[in-house]
Amino acid sequence: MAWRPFPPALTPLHASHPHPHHVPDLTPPDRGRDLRRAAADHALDALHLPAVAARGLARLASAVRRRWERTPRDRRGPALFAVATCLLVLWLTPYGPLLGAVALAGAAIRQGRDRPSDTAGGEPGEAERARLQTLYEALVPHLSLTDDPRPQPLYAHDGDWRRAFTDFAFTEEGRLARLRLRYPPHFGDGDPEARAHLQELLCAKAGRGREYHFAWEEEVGELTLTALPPLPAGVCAQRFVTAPGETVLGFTDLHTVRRTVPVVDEGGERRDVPPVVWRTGPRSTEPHLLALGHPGSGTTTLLRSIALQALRQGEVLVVDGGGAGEYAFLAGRGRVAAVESTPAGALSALEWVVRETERRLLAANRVRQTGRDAPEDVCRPLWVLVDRPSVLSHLARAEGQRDPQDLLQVPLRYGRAVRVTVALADQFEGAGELTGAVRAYTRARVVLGAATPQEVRAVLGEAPSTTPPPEVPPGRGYARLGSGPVHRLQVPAAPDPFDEEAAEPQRRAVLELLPEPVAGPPKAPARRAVR
Ligand SMILES: Nc1ncnc2c1ncn2[C@@H]1O[C@H](COP(=O)(O)OP(=O)(O)OP(=O)(O)O)[C@@H](O)[C@H]1O
Repeated sequence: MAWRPFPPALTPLHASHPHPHHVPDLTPPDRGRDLRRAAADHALDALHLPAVAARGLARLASAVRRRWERTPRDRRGPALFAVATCLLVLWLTPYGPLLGAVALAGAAIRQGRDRPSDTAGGEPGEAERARLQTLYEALVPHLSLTDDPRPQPLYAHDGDWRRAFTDFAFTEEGRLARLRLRYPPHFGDGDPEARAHLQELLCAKAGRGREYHFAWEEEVGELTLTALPPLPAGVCAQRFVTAPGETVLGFTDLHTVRRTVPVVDEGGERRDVPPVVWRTGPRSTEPHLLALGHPGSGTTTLLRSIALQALRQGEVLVVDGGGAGEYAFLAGRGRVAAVESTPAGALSALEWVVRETERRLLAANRVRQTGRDAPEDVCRPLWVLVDRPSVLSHLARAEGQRDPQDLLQVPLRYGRAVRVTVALADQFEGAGELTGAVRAYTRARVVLGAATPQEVRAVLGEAPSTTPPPEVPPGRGYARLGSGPVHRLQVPAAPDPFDEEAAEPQRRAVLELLPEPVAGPPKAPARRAVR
């Protein structure tokens, strides 16, 4: 698509110099006019440097702002302190302020010069202008009115993208990294379908194969698209640095959480990654969790990862409705209360959980009346992990037994106060079998795998503000804690250590996290089909 020239108001200052190949003027010379032109040229030359410096300062300021926004909140204090120390040292050094001012002016002039590929939202190069123009023209049919009464609508076939796009940035490779655009008041930004349609169009034009975040600002009628880097992958189960009562569900975007945790990735490299941390216990507002996904999306792995972290804090009881022995490696280990996979076993294990929750409640109540501290067996966390409860319910019905999910009501309703936490995982197809108590009391939610935005919204209560990944690796999805934001999520790898098809270092990493066996090592189950 042809690039349209700058409108006169935005023509760069230096473009007003006479063209070197202009047609010679044969009319008699007008001395006064020549003098005026020379004076104007000199004035423009004199203004050029300050203009470049001002542009550079603006670019530096916006780079600092972006850096600040990307800095995790827990690092902002130390960063501010370091900057303030540097400024103080500069101030106390002889000629320091002068040298600082000269360095700043130099940096501003360097930044302010026109660059072929601008990544700071200033003057774009020709390729970038062409991309922006293409994007603008693609938006025109969706954001323009056929008989727009306004003399200069924001979006029109002969319109100018500079009025519509208020900020943009490109990557080193020339791909769009960020775009902030204004949309006209008649656009229905409250209509999810209209939003989704516009987002889809922008994704297609900004380049497929990446994920994008969309931020709608209805008050000012602006939309910001940001290309997201891939989530941290290649992190295996390990001892995460967390406080008591905190569980790392997975990793997310740096700008959406307040902290990072140090991890060692598969290559043995140490790095800091932003975690989605789920807090449980008496103060938690989302003390129980439900994860849903399509088959093979990684919900069992998520429960295993939770179990490995929970074992550091307290006792774990597993009810495996899948029945494929994917938790058998936990059997016989210290602090593992039970691993059950039959309906009868599930019923007796969950009956024990009900009695244990009630015992703890009564004990905690008595202790509160006497004013003493609760004993260890009342405040030690107990984790109840239930995989595929829908299968258990189905089997129990078939055998004419009580639905094991009914027994979850007590720990779900009253467990929080006595540190009894329930985490469930199931497939979307089984979601209809989940009881009202499970739906009502699991306020920490996870969706894994290639779920549609409708499926994500049905589970999390809100659609993600990011587009789906082009390819969904196992353990990729979204998490929402209570009424908080929807986070992109990558669950750490935590394979079944008895699964011979899993990578050896990952299996070893899981085994290293297990407590010592209490009565001899558990026997590996017979080789089972890998699902
Ligand atoms: N976070 C992850 N990182 C790496 N690999 C993963 C991750 N999650 C799952 N996988 C791999 O994907 C495969 C399926 O995982 P998992 O058994 O957890 O899925 P699922 O949702 O429970 O499916 P199903 O219900 O069919 O068992 C396994 O081979 C597992 O190792």
